[in-house]
Amino acid sequence: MPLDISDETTTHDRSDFVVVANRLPVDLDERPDGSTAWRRSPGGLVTALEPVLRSRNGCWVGWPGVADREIAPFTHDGLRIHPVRLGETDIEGFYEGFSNSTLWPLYHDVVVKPTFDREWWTAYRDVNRRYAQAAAAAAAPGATVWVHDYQLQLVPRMLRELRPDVTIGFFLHIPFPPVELFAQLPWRRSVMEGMLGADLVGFHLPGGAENFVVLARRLLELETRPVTGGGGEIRFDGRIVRVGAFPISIDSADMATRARSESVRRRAREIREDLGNPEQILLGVDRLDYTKGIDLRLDALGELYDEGRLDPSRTVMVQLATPSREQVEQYALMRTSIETQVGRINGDHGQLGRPPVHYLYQPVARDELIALYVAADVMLVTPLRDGMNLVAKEYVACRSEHSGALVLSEFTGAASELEQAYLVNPHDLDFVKDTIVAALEQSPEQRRARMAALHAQVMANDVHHWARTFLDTLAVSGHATDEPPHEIAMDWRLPSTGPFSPTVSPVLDPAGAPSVTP
Ligand SMILES: Nc1ncnc2c1ncn2[C@@H]1O[C@H](COP(=O)(O)OP(=O)(O)O)[C@@H](O)[C@H]1O
Ligand SMILES: O=P(O)(O)OC[C@H]1O[C@H](O[C@H]2O[C@H](CO)[C@@H](O)[C@H](O)[C@H]2O)[C@H](O)[C@@H](O)[C@@H]1O
Repeated sequence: MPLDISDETTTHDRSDFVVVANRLPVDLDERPDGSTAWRRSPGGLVTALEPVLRSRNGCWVGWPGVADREIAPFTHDGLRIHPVRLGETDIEGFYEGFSNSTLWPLYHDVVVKPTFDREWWTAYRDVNRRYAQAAAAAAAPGATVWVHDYQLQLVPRMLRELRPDVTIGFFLHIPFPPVELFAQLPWRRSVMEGMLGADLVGFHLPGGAENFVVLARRLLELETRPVTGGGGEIRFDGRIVRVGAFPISIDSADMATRARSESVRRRAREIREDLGNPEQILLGVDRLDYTKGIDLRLDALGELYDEGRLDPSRTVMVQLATPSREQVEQYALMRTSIETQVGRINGDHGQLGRPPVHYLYQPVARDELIALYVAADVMLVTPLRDGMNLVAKEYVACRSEHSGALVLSEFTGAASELEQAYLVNPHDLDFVKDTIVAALEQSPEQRRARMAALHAQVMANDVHHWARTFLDTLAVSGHATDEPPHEIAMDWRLPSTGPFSPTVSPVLDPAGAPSVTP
């Protein structure tokens, strides 16, 4: 039943632009002494959306990261925040259970086996309803509400029932799987219908958008049609739902400016000294997640040291891992196994005070992270599957002087755009090893040519461009089926391929002209 929004006493608190995501941009940190503080939430969704919300003066509906806290709407660092309360059992069933032990592995190519649990599904539905109600309460009449990610796929339809007056966008930040995988989900129809409550459904890559349209046609037997410029349209419930690809990005200019600052440059030099002035520094930065391929890159590094192809006194690695989803068993197992790998490499190849792998299991401050990007000679991004991977783009944005090299998995969304990276299949260990060596040994001309192309790509396609493109498309989406569907040419250079690199890797010659090497 539609919500009555005529209450004059509350309408002044409502926003014309509402972001709804599982997490708020800040988590409540409850310290052992009983004091509390807000700190930045983990993950790329927050990295991307925080500057967008700031520039559009909207409000953010989400969970403060702790159980059972009833927190009234407030403003933090200029952002308007509407917290949603989750209890311990909600967190178990909705967040750790259905979101991160069912959907996350299913959508990431079943890298680990998804669990299908009927109680988790009930929790997912109930919590989605709570988010829909919170969004309905936060939105001004006729507002634009932008719902995010796999945790909230039922919200668009639930919100439309409560607030038929608002325009609803939905964006999925992780890969949307092919029919054969999605069809395993016992609640597949409800999930599809939930997302179809939006006026525009967005994915990082055209492949995800295509999978969604194919499912709408084959599973729900809906009428669909392709649209000029990519994506498609689906007739559902007396409306036309638009579907498209919008590769997310970062606040590139902000990142580049911070990377050029004297304080960050100084800190980068200190980091190199702290590491014992090695000739070359390899860097990995990830949430500790089994999709990120941290174990694979450590395998590659360990073998390169074992075989004497890399010298541990001259080439060291820094691996930052942000704690993530620690209550989920697979994450705890992964942590133990990565820490065992790091211990073995350091045990075999370290000297007193000189471990070849420097591993931190903690979030670091933004400027410290940027100093690490500036210090690193080669960035290793090797996920088995990743929706986008903003770390790759952050590293590239920090290389204004066109130094450094990016080794990047073909199975990231970022690989579709960052074609001049050293693209690798992370399952092919020998190729990963050869590519790390090639990236370390590249000529200065090669390095400059590749990084110049990558840097230009990331600077030209920033997160504000992403948000503008999505929201402009949303503004002309959503119309009744008796109207002729709009033909919209999207203002975005859509990658022509999926996340896979060609069988040969494109390389720029020293003069900058593209060539192809086997
Ligand atoms: N140890 C860390 N300390 C601080 N920030 C981190 C750390 N590890 C990752 N990040 C940040 O988290 C974000 C990760 O985003 P992304 O690569 O898209 O992957 P995901 O969202 O799956 O974690 C980036 O903005 C990155 O800078
Ligand atoms: O909220 P958490 O459970 O701690 O997880 C953190 C976030 O991880 C995922 O990030 C994804 O979004 C990025 C930006 O689009 C993308 O680059 C990356 O490939 C994705 O994995 C998750 O999708 C978010 O909802 C989480 O907040």
